[in-house]
Amino acid sequence: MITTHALTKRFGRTVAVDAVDLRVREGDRYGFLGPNGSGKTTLVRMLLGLVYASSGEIEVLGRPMPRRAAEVLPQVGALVEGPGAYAHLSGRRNLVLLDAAGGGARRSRRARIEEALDRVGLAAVDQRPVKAYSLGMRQRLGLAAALLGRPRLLVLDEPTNGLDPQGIKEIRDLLVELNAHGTTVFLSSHLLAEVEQLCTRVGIVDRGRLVLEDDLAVLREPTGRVLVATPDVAQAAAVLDGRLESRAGEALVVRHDDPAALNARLVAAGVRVHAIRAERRTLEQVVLEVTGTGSDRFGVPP
Ligand SMILES: Nc1ncnc2c1ncn2[C@@H]1O[C@H](COP(=O)(O)OP(=O)(O)OP(=O)(O)O)[C@@H](O)[C@H]1O
Repeated sequence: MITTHALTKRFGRTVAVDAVDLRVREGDRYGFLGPNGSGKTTLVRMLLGLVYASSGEIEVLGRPMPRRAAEVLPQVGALVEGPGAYAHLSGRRNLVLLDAAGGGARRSRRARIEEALDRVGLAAVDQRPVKAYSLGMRQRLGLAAALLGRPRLLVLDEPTNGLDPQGIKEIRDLLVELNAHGTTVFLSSHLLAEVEQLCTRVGIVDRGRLVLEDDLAVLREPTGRVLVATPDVAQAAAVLDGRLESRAGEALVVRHDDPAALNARLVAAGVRVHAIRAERRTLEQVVLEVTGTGSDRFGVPP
């Protein structure tokens, strides 16, 4: 759906995007994750033909961008940095103008607009002008605009900016639902938790470079260690016979890849097991490993 090769953008001496090879497949919910200033917005703008690359190649929906933008963009819904809207007009009126500009069939326009407003939770919105909207409402309106053409691909730059936790959850549910019906979702975010909860694939960008790209399921595969909680620590250590990696109070870390078998062995030896599970890395740990810097550079959700 999206492929880039050695994609680079320089602003004077600043290399905002540095030789990025991106691969977004059909059906992905792809999280492009990086701290503020790491080049996410610049990359998203290049994908959409809003900014020219300094060098490198881009394909969106199998076609080179920006050369084939006229064919590609009608199939892409985009929400980039602060949705633009005419502030003195209502949300509906804005969508009418956008839909007309996008060449949507006139007869079905009203239905299309009501469906888009409904999807983003703005169905009950009245005639108030957009300038009276909260930031969250504007963000939803931007998303409704992105959905008007029933796109195959959604490209969203920080789509939950300005939304409260309930609003964030609604947008997440909506994106999962659209994805289940075949829409590929590419979103940029500086929020670890947002990407971890929503995405199936993640690209981590640090100072313009893509430092890791993989499926979340792969990144979160069991580490080969099992976490055990037991009050019978000494007894457990004897049974575990050199496999005990560390302990803190009643929490043990054991080198083992089968929690069920380990549990059976401990219980058979009379060790009480209060909890047991395979260890998996969190996305935060993955980010720490590949960026080598504190995850405090990444935002935490409100
Ligand atoms: N038009 C521009 N002129 C000069 N420098 C720019 C321009 N746009 C972006 N930059 C620089 O490029 C780098 C990447 O910026 P970009 O906005 O793409 O990052 P970002 O990850 O989207 O951050 P944020 O989430 O804060 O928007 C920054 O150092 C920024 O200052």
